[in-house]
Amino acid sequence: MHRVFLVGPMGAGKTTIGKYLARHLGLAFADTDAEIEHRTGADIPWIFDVEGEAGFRLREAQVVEEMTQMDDIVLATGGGVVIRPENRQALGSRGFVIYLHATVAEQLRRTRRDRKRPLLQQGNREEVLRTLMMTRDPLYREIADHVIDTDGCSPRVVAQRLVVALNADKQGPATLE
Ligand SMILES: Nc1ncnc2c1ncn2[C@@H]1O[C@H](COP(=O)(O)OP(=O)(O)O)[C@@H](O)[C@H]1O
Ligand SMILES: O=C(O)C1=C[C@@H](OP(=O)(O)O)[C@@H](O)[C@H](O)C1
Ligand SMILES: [Mg+2]
Repeated sequence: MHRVFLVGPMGAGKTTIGKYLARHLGLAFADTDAEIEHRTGADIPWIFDVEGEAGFRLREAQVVEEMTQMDDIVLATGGGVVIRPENRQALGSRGFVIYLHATVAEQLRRTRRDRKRPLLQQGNREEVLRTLMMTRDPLYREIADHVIDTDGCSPRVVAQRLVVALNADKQGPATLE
């Protein structure tokens, strides 16, 4: 049984790299944000507008509780998934957690034209990303089995390096089996 969970900040490439990684590993791919949208029948900006961030986090926790129990899957999460202790507990104890890291400068470049991430639609985006990174980076590291820097690497290269790291890491195959 294989479970790989991708965590990290907005623009780290969790959704993009997750698809490549799943294909390389021959696993299914899922994304908590896509699942939340599917279940709600509305997109994330709508959920934030109508229910606030609190409503979104409640939906996210429900999806995490269920999806971290699925087998043979690469699961991409949203950047704020680590805020809730119960999410960290579920992710950290049920699968192999990869922290996809990107610097704030790189996150800014990759999310420049984005209109779908409510937290980046107001105020100074760089300031928002910097503050989120400060509070969340220790939480990503707390549950990560492996950390990889994505700056300057294409999604395909990051995914290939992850496959190598998972195979080389003594913890990897054991945890993945
Ligand atoms: N390693 C990378 N190099 C360059 N661009 C990337 C990389 N990973 C993701 N991107 C781009 O950055 C944007 C955000 O990627 P996404 O996968 O949605 O990140 P996340 O799910 O972590 O927020 C997308 O436009 C994607 O094509
Ligand atoms: O960092 C966050 O709090 C969020 C990240 C987003 O996902 P990505 O990290 O995939 O962009 C999405 O879950 C929502 O907009 C909130
Ligand atoms: Mg994503």
